Amino acid sequence: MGNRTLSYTIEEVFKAAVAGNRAVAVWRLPESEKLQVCVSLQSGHEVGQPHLEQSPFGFLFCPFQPQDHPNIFIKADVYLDDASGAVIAAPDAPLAALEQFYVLLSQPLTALWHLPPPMPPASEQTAANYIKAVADAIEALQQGEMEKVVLSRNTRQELTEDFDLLQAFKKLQQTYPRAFVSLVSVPGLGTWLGASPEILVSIDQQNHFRTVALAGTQPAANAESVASAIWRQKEIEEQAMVERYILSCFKKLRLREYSEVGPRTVVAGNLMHLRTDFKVDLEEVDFPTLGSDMLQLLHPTSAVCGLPKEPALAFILASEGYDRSYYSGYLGPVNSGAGTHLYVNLRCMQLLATEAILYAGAGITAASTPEHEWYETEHKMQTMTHILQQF
Ligand SMILES: C=C(O[C@@H]1C=C(C(=O)O)C=C[C@H]1O)C(=O)O
Repeated sequence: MGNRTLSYTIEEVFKAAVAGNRAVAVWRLPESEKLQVCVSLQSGHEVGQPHLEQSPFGFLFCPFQPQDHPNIFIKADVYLDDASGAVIAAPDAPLAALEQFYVLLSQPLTALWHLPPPMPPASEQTAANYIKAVADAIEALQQGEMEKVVLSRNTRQELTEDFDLLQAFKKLQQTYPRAFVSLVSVPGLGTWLGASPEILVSIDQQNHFRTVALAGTQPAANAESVASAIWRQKEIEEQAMVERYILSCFKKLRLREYSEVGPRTVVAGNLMHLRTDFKVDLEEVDFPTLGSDMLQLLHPTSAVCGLPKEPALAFILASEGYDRSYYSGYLGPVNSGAGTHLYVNLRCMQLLATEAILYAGAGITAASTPEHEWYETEHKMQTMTHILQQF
């Protein structure tokens, strides 16, 4: 059973995966034109703490809290690079399942996407609740219990009759060329679509490890706003905390040879952030497991959780009043031809049968104002609402 020389589209592969009850991931790396899709033909997808170096090619999809939701690995048993349209099967792909998949690929299908198990009724998330949680956080921060905590919320939006998931993916990819754009659909777990601005761990073909400290948010009105961006002390300190946290992880691993560039102002959709880039040459430092070791230490970073990590996490779990699920977890290809590129699952939404759940958070410090943080989450949700409005 070799690779099929017939040419297929991303839509055909995605639909065959959903119709065949298979887990599937579609992605596009930042500044790239190339859409990629992989389908797992395994019977289960749950994995423990990822060991990136030993992993076959596939796509990781991990939650904010691995105690509450499983880490998922979508092994690339079937892979399609849309430049050639050729479907490539992994040499160890299960044969019977592969044959069934090829049968589905050749049929016209109307499959939509995998749905999550029935969920408890949505907890009411009002502006007042969020603002109250932020006000409580500010009080705790002013009393010195923490330095920073990231509080998030979600909101539901009806999908219109003509909503088309793969069209939405294409619109995302065209609208946000600098984002990591992804669509993940797993049987029994659900479907997520996102355009993330934030690398968590990446290891490229030259064996260069990268991560970033991303924080501080303001609207980006136009191209000039980057050059003339002015950041308040609050945002500068907030981003510096994320930077310090990354440095403390390097220190734990006794790694001293890294390059650090920034902070610089970067644009993510309708927003600007402050970003510092860290890079390590893995061959030069002879540290082959740095990717996995940093992944374990970094997640959840102070960009999505807070500082110090433990009290911030406890505060989030006690006061957000909803389950973040895979929002602010991480996701991306592992050991693909282009390397390993894991991003924080931000600017994302979960697809239910007739509605979408959108997620966004904001970093709170002692200098925050609750209403301002609410508007920040509104702005962050626009990455997705802008796409939904086009249907
Ligand atoms: C938490 C989110 O974004 C994170 C929080 C930021 C902030 O607080 O300024 C900025 C970028 C991200 O690291 C989100 O998009 O939901």
